Amino acid sequence: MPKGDDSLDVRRYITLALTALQHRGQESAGMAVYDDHGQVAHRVGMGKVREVFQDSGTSLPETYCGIGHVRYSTTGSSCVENAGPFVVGERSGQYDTIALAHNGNIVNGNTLRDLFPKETLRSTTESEILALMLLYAQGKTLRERMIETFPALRGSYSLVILAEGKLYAMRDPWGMRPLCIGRIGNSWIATSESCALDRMGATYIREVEPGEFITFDEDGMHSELLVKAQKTSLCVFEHIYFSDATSRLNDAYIYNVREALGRELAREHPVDADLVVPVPDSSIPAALGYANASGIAYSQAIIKNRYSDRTFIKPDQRLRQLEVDLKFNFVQPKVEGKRLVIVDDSIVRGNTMKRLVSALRNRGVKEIHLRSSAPPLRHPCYFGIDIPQEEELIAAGRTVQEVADYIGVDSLGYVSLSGLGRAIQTAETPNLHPDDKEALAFLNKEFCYGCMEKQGWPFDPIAAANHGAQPATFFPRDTAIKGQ
Ligand SMILES: O=P(O)(O)OC[C@H]1O[C@H](OP(=O)(O)OP(=O)(O)O)[C@H](O)[C@@H]1O
Ligand SMILES: NC(=O)CC[C@H](N)C(=O)O
Ligand code: SF4
Ligand SMILES: [Mg+2]
Repeated sequence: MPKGDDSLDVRRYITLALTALQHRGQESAGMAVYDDHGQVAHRVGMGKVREVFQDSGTSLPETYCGIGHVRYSTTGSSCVENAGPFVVGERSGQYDTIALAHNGNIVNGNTLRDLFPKETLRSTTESEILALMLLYAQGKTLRERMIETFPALRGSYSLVILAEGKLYAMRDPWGMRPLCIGRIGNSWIATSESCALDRMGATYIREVEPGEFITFDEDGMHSELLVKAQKTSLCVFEHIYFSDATSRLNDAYIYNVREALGRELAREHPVDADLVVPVPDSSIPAALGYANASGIAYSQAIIKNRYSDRTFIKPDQRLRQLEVDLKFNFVQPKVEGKRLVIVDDSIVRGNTMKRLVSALRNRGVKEIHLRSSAPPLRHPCYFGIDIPQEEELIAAGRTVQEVADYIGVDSLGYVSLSGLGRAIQTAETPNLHPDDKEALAFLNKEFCYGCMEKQGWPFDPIAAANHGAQPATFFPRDTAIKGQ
């Protein structure tokens, strides 16, 4: 989302950035830009960035500033009406148009939905509700409207917004979803992950702080800390699985964290075996870490079909299972008669493991020792990752041995919570040697890990779901509805 440099074709840069972020959402892609007159033009479509923006966005007007979004649905179904960015207020006249791209999940979205008459809503996402709240809040500037809006919000939101001819970025008070800033020439960029900056040839500057509100205009970047929660709660699953291995979060590179997780796993759950094998893609650095620490040879005995998608972020169970079936192939001599340590970053519904274990058994594997670089996932996520209700979670209500028996492996080991904390802490500061207590305290101070242990949530999401807002704060209802 560059701004301020005429030599850049912003539309092409946004397309590049969205391609780099494709692993965060595969369902739809969209872009919104200012045209010559300061009006917002936008286009969204179902599918991958390559499919939606075959023309690199050049059917949209040339522009100095724009935003883009790839969607992984966590609220509302996977359909074009729910594709971001959301543009609201185009027809209002008395309100500025707002275009908003949202990563996260507003826990009380359904309660806030009641602020708006059904017929005024075009989608079933809370991202649209958020855009409408900003549109109708009473303040004159977007900054004032944000100050009125955010106290009503419970949940995760990393936002980029077009309004008043400017670009804005904001991160929720807990910093649950990532958002960082970069520069290219005289232009500024705010993006979910630094891998998008790399793809654009931009320089990483820093993270947007939790609760920070940033304005980018012709005078540059202006930052303001609007709010700060008692503690930070960055989603630890970003480190484990969600983010790209080349990205950095604060001072830690994701790749290094995953490698350190593999070393922790080797220390906590050693085993005699012939080969260490990753479940591609996301667990590759962890498997390398395990192999290096254990001295067992590393092998890519399981090969991912290069055209297959991420399976976990597919919107329904049938699609997830179909994709797993298409995803893997095997190098027979590396499997047959071998004792394998299979490393995956996480075991959620068990779709991947159930299919993989039976495929490996069919190919004559001797022993399967499964190692997970996430601790057992026993609770749902309400904050933007589709970790479902407990009934669907393979580790919920089962002991580790019961999970091992259920999946059909010879042994199973999960990294501990303290091992997880230590892996991140030592990737950030390599000369630290935190003990278990210090590593747990670090995890608890900096991260959300609520899907692993309920006390890891920043607040109780079930209670927060009912948190409401004063309708009067957001709009004089009659005017707003007429306007829209
Ligand atoms: O237990 P499950 O419900 O199957 O979910 C966990 C699996 O899904 C993810 O991989 P995914 O295929 O999404 O992407 P990847 O190629 O980046 O590893 C994750 O890395 C695990 O392999
Ligand atoms: N992955 C996301 O950030 C999803 C945003 C929003 N909750 C949606 O479902 O569209
Ligand atoms: S509950 Fe788990 S997946 Fe959800 S935000 Fe917290 S750590 Fe991330
Ligand atoms: Mg995987």
